[in-house]
Amino acid sequence: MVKVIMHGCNGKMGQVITRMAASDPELKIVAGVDARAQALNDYPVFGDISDCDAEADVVIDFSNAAAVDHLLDWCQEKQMPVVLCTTGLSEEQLKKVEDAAKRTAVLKSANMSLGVNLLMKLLQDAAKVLAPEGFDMEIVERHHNQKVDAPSGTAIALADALNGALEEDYEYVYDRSGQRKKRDSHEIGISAVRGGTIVGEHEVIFAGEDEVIEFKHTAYSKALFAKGAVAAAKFLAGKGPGRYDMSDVIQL
Ligand SMILES: NC(=O)C1=CN([C@@H]2O[C@H](COP(=O)(O)OP(=O)(O)OC[C@H]3O[C@@H](n4cnc5c(N)ncnc54)[C@H](O)[C@@H]3O)[C@@H](O)[C@H]2O)C=CC1
Ligand SMILES: O=C(O)C1=N[C@H](C(=O)O)C[C@H](O)C1
Repeated sequence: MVKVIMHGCNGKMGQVITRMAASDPELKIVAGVDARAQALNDYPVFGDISDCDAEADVVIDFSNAAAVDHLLDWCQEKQMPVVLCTTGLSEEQLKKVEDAAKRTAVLKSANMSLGVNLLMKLLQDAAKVLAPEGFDMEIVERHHNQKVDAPSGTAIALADALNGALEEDYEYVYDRSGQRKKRDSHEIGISAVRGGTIVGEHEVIFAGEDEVIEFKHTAYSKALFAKGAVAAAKFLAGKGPGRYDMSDVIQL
């Protein structure tokens, strides 16, 4: 039985995972942490991770970028493995993730779904063929109107996957409104759409001369992220210090 602290337990993802865990005999949420006090759960909830005295094997985090520094400090100090799913982290915070992984197990992934993690692999093959042939690469992501970070962590991870497969470095361009010049060939455009209850869509467009190839992932519910996070928590429990990602959990 894997014992979990759910960080951000009263949020949208925290509640989907709470419901999923209730019918999983291999995993139990022993405590939750949330800045918002709400009696939603049948486990104890703390306002701050420092007050949490539950005995646990792993933390699952779906909270807010502003909460991540404190969480990483606590996980390092307790040598508590952490599945870090919160997006919108700054460069400084990304460095802190690497530092924390020297003292405890950290699995960070902007998208816990099988589909997006497979897509990253497929895109690398496509980019290796298409970018040297002059195809322009653009990413469009769409999310619900409650999302606070833009572009999505997944869009950045997809761009990083493209960049990582290519010989030369590509610059990310988020906004062309202030520009009066043609697109540079060595850029990856990233655009964000926000509206309604869209769970999450990511489109990667390779636009060449007289032909366009598009890859698209659509999430129809948040359950697919929860399923990935639960699998990641089971994988990470008991692991030593190190930096892990979903490719360690999912066979691709
Ligand atoms: N990696 C992935 O597959 C996915 C990542 N996400 C990311 O997860 C994060 C949360 O998403 P949602 O659940 O939709 O957001 P949400 O806003 O519904 O929930 C976040 C929860 O965190 C709580 N929180 C804020 N500050 C806190 C603190 N200092 N300590 C503890 N709890 C705190 C809030 O009170 C709230 O209940 C976002 O960054 C989102 O982008 C969301 C879905 C999938
Ligand atoms: O905030 C969300 O909802 C999501 N956030 C993640 C991201 O920023 O990539 C993953 C998913 O698309 C849903």
